[in-house]
Amino acid sequence: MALTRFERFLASMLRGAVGMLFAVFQLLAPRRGADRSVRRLPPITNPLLRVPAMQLARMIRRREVTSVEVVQTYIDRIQEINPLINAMVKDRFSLALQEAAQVDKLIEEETGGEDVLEDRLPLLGVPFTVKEAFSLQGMPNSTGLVSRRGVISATDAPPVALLKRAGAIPLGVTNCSELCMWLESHNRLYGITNNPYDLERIPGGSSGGEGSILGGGGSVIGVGSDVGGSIRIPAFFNGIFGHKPTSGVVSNGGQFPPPSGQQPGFLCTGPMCRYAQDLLPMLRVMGGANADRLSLSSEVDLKRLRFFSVPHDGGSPLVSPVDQQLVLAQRRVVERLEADLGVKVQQLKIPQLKYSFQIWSAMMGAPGKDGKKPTSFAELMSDHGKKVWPLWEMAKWTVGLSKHTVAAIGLVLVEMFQRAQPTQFILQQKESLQKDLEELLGTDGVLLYPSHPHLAPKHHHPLFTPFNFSYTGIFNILGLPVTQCPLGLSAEGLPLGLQLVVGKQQDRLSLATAVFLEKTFGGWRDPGSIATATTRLDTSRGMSTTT
Ligand SMILES: CCCCCCCC/C=C\CCCCCCCC(N)=O
Repeated sequence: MALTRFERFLASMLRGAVGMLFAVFQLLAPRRGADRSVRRLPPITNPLLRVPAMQLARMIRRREVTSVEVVQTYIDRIQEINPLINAMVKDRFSLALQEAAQVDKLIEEETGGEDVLEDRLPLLGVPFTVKEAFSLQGMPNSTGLVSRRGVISATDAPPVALLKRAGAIPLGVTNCSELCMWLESHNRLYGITNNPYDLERIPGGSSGGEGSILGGGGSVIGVGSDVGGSIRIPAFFNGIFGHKPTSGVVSNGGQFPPPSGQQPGFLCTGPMCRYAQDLLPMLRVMGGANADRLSLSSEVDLKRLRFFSVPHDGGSPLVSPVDQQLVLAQRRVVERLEADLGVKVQQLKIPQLKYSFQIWSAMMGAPGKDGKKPTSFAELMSDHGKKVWPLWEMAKWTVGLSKHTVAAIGLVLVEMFQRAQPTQFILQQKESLQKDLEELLGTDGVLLYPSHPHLAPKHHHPLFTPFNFSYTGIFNILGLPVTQCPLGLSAEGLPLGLQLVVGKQQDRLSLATAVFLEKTFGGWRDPGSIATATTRLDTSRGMSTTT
């Protein structure tokens, strides 16, 4: 659907205003905390850090390596990189080492053989990380709110408990955006998290600590949640895999803030990991009995699937145009699917996608079936019942006295102008998009769609492009499963990627496609070993910095 004259005018006004605001903001904004003279992560040297989780579990069961060795290797890597990325906000290293020693003892004493252990404890001895917004017994659960400082989880969130029951060992919790509602993982409790591929850039949000620690090689599997892209955006910006499952399969229990209104249908908890082959077994564990609905054991024949490619949202004036490098990456995927699988990928335009942001925002604010409105952002932010006054808070922010981030204060302001009910027009767009996509995808369709219009932006940049997350958010409202898949690196050494969208309960199709694309495009890359054009130049002069 072509843009109207008014929309084109609106878009250019918005872009001009955004450019000016960004320049002013750069002068006021907090800087990244880490040593600014260090510009890249050290390369991975221990080969254990390059082994997928399920393979690590097999090696531990077969006593080819001990769980203590694996856990210690990850602890060493986290200690090496965390001062640069600020991704893990609280560790439990000594407990993890004790638990690993118990695992090694259990394996020593097991007489039933490897199969028994694999069946009962598929992730035995493998370390994992958890977004701080989830309860993990003994760990903080503040979701970046200063007023929740000191909240310590007494129990485990259900998906965390299931991973532990499968034998996995938590290493600690990772940073997120304030109240999990922004694209940057920044809050006044833990500070700002950096992207491992470029420390001046954002790791995404809200599960950005997970994205960054995984991308940096400090974790192999992790737990994230997503109500607008919070698994997929960090997975994209940090060059890893992430899966937003079919709604309702993985429990959303034990996370703060709890969803309200219609949000329980939109929020999804899911796996994030460096290797595509780990997504499916993680989902099987995290879904518990509900995972049976997904027929995850059924074989997927990629040659029999129908693939569709949608290059952009049709031109929403609120959203940036898709970066040319991402357009090309998607085209390369189409070429490889056609050449290697012999399928014909159909190019499509889906006009309703242009209203993605309006649909997401209207549905997130809509009352639930009981007629109750969702808990407001202002209420969630209130400090022990003390209301947040956004304009006063903004004034305090400019002089560094607010306990909140500018994004969270801005969201309270925006909320004040939100309608109580979605308009008929937006509801119609949502219904027709739902119907069209469900018919299109059926039980054998895979849709290729950009993950985000930009590559990982510089810190604070999303404040000036706040609607770009609607490329991911729309699929939360539609309840469709989506796998985020890395596709190599851009000219400046930043991760490229793509969303793979499938029909409800057809998660195995996007997971299998991700495994194929990992083989074809190389999957996750060690950010410490990337030589960009400028790095190579500098190295030839005896330097090794990336510019
Ligand atoms: C000061 C600038 C504030 C401008 C606010 C503009 C309104 C944009 C609305 C919502 C942004 C939400 C971003 C959601 C990111 C992912 C959320 C998630 N947990 O999945």
